[in-house]
Amino acid sequence: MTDSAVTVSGAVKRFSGVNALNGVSLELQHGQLLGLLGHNGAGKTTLIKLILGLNRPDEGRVRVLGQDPALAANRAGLSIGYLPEHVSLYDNLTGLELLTYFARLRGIGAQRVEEVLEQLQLAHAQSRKVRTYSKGMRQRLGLAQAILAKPRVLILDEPTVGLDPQASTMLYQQVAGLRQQGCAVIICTHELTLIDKHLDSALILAKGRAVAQGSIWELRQKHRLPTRVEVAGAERLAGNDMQLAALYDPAEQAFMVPDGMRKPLLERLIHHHGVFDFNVLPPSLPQIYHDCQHQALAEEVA
Ligand SMILES: Nc1ncnc2c1ncn2[C@@H]1O[C@H](COP(=O)(O)OP(=O)(O)OP(=O)(O)O)[C@@H](O)[C@H]1O
Repeated sequence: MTDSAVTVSGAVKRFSGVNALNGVSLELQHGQLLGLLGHNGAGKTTLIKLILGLNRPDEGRVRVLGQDPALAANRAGLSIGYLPEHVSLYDNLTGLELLTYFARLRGIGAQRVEEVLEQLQLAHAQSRKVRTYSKGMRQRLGLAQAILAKPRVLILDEPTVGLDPQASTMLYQQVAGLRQQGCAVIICTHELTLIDKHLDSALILAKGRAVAQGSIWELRQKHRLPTRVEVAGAERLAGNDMQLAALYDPAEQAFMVPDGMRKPLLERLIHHHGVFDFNVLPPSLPQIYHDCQHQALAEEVA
């Protein structure tokens, strides 16, 4: 028995010669958000299917809430919600009819359907046919069916594709609310700038291998990418100061500061130039992601 919501240890999955997953491990605690990232064909969906119990690993072990999700005896009792990338909804039903249908399949009462419609701000449209829903409303309805049974593990596959910024923000707000109730969430996405500030940890896959794993802080430590420091008149300052010039990147029009040089740079700006107004931008998730993919490619070529 484990306390983690999801544990995957050394999962290997092959499909007729393709190594879709090659020894991937992860551990996700209750209430935490894992970003599952990787290029097309990296193995994300394969990993999701193992966690959902739709496939079994050829090697390794998967546990969800302490149970093997692929065992039929466990599947029904396991509290996993899933929003697939291409959610197919019955367009001719109303939102209320659709959720009621899913609720009945799972033995869930009408009150919970009402509650979820309210929670996802769909109550006003519950009597409209789903085919009249906007993309954002359809996605909220998809999320509604995924959380109907109050899952303890929720998996969302590309939940923000096609959503406007406001709708994406709302989706992450909903996810935050679920996490506060202890729900562990896995979000598979290519929209790195959106998930950046929400995730507790990221798992970056490339060709079936985990090429990076950990919190943003841990990934920053490991990848040692430069911090960007933006200052008004940076070029002029660098032109008058050899020490600053060494850190100035004309292509970026900013100081690109390696690990350990941030403090000396800021001190120099403050004490020698009286500059107090600067923007310090540590490496972002997209930068870390691209660095991982480059490294993986370089290792393959080598
Ligand atoms: N049922 C299958 N039969 C054969 N090959 C498969 C099968 N499922 C996945 N694969 C292969 O395994 C690899 C990983 O696929 P997977 O769908 O997990 O990638 P992904 O990261 O989800 O990609 P995407 O971002 O495009 O959805 C790919 O090379 C894919 O072609």
